[in-house]
Amino acid sequence: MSKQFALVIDDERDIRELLTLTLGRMGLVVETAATVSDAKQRLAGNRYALCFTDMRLPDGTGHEVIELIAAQYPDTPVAMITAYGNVDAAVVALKAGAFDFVSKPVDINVLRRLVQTALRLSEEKKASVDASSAKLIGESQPMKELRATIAKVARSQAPVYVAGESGVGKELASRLIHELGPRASAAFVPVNCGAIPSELMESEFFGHRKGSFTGAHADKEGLFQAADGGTLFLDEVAELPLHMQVKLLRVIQEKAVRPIGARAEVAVDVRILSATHKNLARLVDLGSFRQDLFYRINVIELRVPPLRERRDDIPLLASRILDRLGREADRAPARLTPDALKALQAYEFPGNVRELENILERAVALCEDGSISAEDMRLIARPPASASMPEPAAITQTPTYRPPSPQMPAPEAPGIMLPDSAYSGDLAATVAETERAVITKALEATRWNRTAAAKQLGLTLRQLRYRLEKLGIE
Ligand SMILES: Nc1ncnc2c1ncn2[C@@H]1O[C@H](COP(=O)(O)OP(=O)(O)OP(=O)(O)O)[C@@H](O)[C@H]1O
Repeated sequence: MSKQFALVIDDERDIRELLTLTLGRMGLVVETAATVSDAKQRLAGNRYALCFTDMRLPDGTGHEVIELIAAQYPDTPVAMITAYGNVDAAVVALKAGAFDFVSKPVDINVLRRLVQTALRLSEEKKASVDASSAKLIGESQPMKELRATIAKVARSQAPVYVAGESGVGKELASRLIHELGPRASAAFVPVNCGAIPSELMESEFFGHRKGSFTGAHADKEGLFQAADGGTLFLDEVAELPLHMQVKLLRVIQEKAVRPIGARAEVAVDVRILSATHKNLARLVDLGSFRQDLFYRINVIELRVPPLRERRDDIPLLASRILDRLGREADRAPARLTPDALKALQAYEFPGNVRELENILERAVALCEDGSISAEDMRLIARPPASASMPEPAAITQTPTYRPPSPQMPAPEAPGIMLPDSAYSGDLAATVAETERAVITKALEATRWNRTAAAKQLGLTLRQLRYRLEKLGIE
């Protein structure tokens, strides 16, 4: 195999020597530069599998180097060496196009992992979105742009925050980011932050040692360890309680977790992707989401547009969904009549693609001879989108790299009414009874369309499903 070169740009000799030694042991041929102008010369004369740059250099900044590499040598991953605990610098570097960052004093294990990931990235051919596009269906302009952005962000290690309404494909987009990146061979671990009881969260995320609390019968690995080398997808991240937000921030910054009851921290190498249908910036203003964590997870923001903004995708999506339903039932796929397709194309889809899936699943069961009519779909008439669902004000029409400034509408408070029954004295039972009454009412009002009921309740479908299961509602 041909030699792989690394470039270390730092004016501190100790750091240059440490990195030269460590990278040399990993089989890399290391060249060094002490200034921006040295670095420019080196970059012009050689092709590097990986670069490290310090933040402050005698004749310029590390950001200049990152920007230069991003513009002229985009296949070369560059990592920023930052001062310990300097979150801002790390975030700025990632935004400028750095692949990752390493804090001083340099932890050799963290460095080794970073190098391994970077080399996998270098060796990989250009991420082929076309090969994977079947998973994120849609040929509309917004979808094409979304896929192109995904291919781009897949090559970075920066945290990505995926914004968009419920059922729009945020998890699917996140999976694609994972699959097209250098972590594809490791795990993609999705976690619904809204579905983990608050008291179990720490143990779920970081694991625990046997005997560390009542019920800890054996050592347990946390989600971070399960995602080691891969990606942790924090779905419904807005649901994280404040105490977990503090802990999470620390783990992201330190790249290490301490399982409950353990003495030492365990290094973890995890890329964080997160999503919520809520307006996270608004929650920061309201004080229920920490600004520092918001800033840290929202380095790159990706917006998945709602289905009503890409109606051209509806026929293709519907056809693929019907094909899948046919395969699953071992029958020829059902088809839409022209009227049915027209009705779908005029529909608002508050529950987006997931709602389309639900509508078609129900229609397949109701239709005759495999032909779906407009009536079979039982679409619920709604007021126009502008009345029921205000458009996100400052969100651009197309998905793109953007600084963190989402201005989505505030989460609507569901119109909850307490049941008539008096408070029985058992708080848990009363809460469950109230929940059951409210959910049942919403389900009845939407003719048991769970997507629409979830929307009405201000829940995601997953959160609703979790509650239905918990309350034993069928
Ligand atoms: N572009 C698409 N092509 C094919 N299937 C899609 C697309 N977008 C969404 N889906 C499907 O729609 C369903 C919902 O997608 P997903 O779970 O990714 O949405 P989400 O935005 O994460 O939802 P939530 O906000 O409820 O967590 C899934 O079954 C997914 O496979």
